[in-house]
Amino acid sequence: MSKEKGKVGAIVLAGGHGSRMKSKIQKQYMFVEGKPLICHTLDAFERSVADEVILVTGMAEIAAVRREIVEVYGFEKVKAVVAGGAERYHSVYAGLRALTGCPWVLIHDGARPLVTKEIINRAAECARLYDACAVGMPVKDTIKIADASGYATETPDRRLLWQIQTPQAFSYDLIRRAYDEMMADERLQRGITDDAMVVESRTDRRVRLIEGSYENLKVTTPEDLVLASALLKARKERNAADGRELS
Ligand SMILES: Nc1ccn([C@@H]2O[C@H](COP(=O)(O)OP(=O)(O)OP(=O)(O)O)[C@@H](O)[C@H]2O)c(=O)n1
Ligand SMILES: C[C@](O)(CO)[C@H](O)COP(=O)(O)O
Repeated sequence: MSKEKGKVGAIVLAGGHGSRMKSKIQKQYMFVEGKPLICHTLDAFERSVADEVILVTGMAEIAAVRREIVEVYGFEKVKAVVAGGAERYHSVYAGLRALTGCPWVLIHDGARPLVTKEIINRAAECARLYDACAVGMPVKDTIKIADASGYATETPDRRLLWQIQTPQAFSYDLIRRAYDEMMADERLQRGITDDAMVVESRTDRRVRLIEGSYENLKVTTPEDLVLASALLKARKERNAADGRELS
């Protein structure tokens, strides 16, 4: 089969500690709209073009996640639950090493439960066209660069600024090569906050940006949980009124 038509793998990250959420239960396992937050995320991947999913969690949670998330909620596309690492990029790398036979890969924060199958499918399509793609939205606020003392030093042109989300989608060979190079040298890992940055810094490929949705927020701090619950509820009600399935 040609690479263009080959399988799409997804790495869903749920290996973080959620320190900014300041809760006893890790945010990805907190109940939101009737089920653990991570289940909303996995639901979208089950309905999407992704052929298989590698779920990355903390080492200590692997058995419970297999039993209480994958089996109980019947996620058929989840092919493996693997242990992540200390930083997000360690977890992505664990996912990349576990994924085989997929020339295309989607990388997604489990903590973005409002992702839809449409966004996932568009990201995968974009990767097939451009090899590297990140979902985001144009920023709505004015952004300032500040110095260490808290004084504004610059106001970048807002028309050029995007807030970046996930999924981010890539040719497997490209992202794997970029990660292999970065993981071989700790100095190259400093300041890495997304996967597009790894491609930008380690290859000469450009990352194509496409619009996701302002709803596709990352649940990071307690107020995000309130917003995510309200948005998931509203979506459920909208879909029920339209007689549609969730997207
Ligand atoms: N070592 C890590 C760190 C993060 N993540 C995952 O990457 C996503 C984005 O990270 P973030 O929201 O910042 O999660 P946490 O690292 O859990 O949060 P915090 O930074 O507040 O501790 C989340 O789905 C998180 O579970 C991961 O798999 N492994
Ligand atoms: C990848 C990401 O979601 C893009 O916005 C984000 O950078 C991850 O954030 P983290 O807090 O550094 O894990």
